[in-house]
Amino acid sequence: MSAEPKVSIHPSPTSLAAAVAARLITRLVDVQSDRGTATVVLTGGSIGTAALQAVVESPAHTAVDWANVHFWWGDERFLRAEDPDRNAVQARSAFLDRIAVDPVKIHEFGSKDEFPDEDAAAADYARQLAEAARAEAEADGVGQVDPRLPRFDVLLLGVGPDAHVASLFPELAGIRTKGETTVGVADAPKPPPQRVSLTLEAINTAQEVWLSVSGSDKAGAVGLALAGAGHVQVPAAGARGVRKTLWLIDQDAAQKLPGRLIDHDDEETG
Ligand SMILES: O=C1O[C@H](COP(=O)(O)O)[C@@H](O)[C@H](O)[C@H]1O
Repeated sequence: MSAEPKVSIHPSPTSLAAAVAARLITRLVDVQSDRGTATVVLTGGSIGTAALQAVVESPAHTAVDWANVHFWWGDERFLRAEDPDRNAVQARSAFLDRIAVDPVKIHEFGSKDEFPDEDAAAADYARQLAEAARAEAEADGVGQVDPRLPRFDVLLLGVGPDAHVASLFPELAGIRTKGETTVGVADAPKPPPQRVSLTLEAINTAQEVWLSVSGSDKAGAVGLALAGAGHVQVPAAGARGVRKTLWLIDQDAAQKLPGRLIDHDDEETG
C-alpha cells in the first residue's frame, strides 16, 4: 500500500525550509502523543539541512521531546567520520548538536574509519536497522511494515537535478536493488562516488515520505516524477509513504509541474 503524492508549493527556499520544519515539529508531537517515541529518517542536501536549521530556530521545537526521537539517515557519503561532506556531520552542526537528543538514538551510517568499503557499511546499517526493529517489536509490537526495519514515522528526502533520492541514482544498480534494506553505491555520478543508502523498498516502508525540493534546476526532475515516470529512470518517482507522500517544493521547482497538480487555492494538491 502506498499513498498518492500530494504537492505543497512555497514562495521561496526560506519559506519552504520553515514549512518543512513546522510540519516536522507537528508530526513528531503527534506521534509522541500517541506512542511516546518517534522515529525520523534524515536527509542531506541543501533544503534538508536548511529545514533542520529551521527546526532549531523555531520556538515551537521545544514542544518535541527530542530525547525520545530516533534519528536514522536515508543515505550517507562514504567518507571519514568527521568529513564535512558527510550528511551526518552537516546534520549535527545544523541541528543535532543544538538540541537535547539522546546520543544512543542517533543512528549514523558507518564511515571509512570503521569499514573497508561501502558494501560493508551498508551491511552494518542493515544489521543495525534489523536489531532496532526486533527491539521495537518486543517492546510495543507497533505494526511494522517490514520486520527488518523499525517503523519510520517520517522519512525526509531531497531530490537531485537528475531526480536521485537518497543515494539512488537513475539507471544505476542501487535503484534496481530488490530484497535488501540498504545498498552500497560505488559509482555515484555526484561526488563522492562511494555512498551508502536505504533501498527504495526500505524508503517505501515509511509512514510518511516527504520530498523537499528547491530551485529551477530541479523543476524537470519534479515534473517527470509527478507525471508518473518510471523509478529506474526517475528515482524520485518511486518514493512513496504508506499513508502520505508529500512533495514540499518552492515556486522555482514547481515550474514544470503537470497542470493538474497546480491549484493555488489549496495548500496541498494531488
Ligand atoms: O548527495 C545528496 O544529494 C541529495 C540532494 O541534495 P541537494 O543539495 O541537491 O538538495 C540529498 O538528498 C542526499 O541526501 C545527498 O546525499
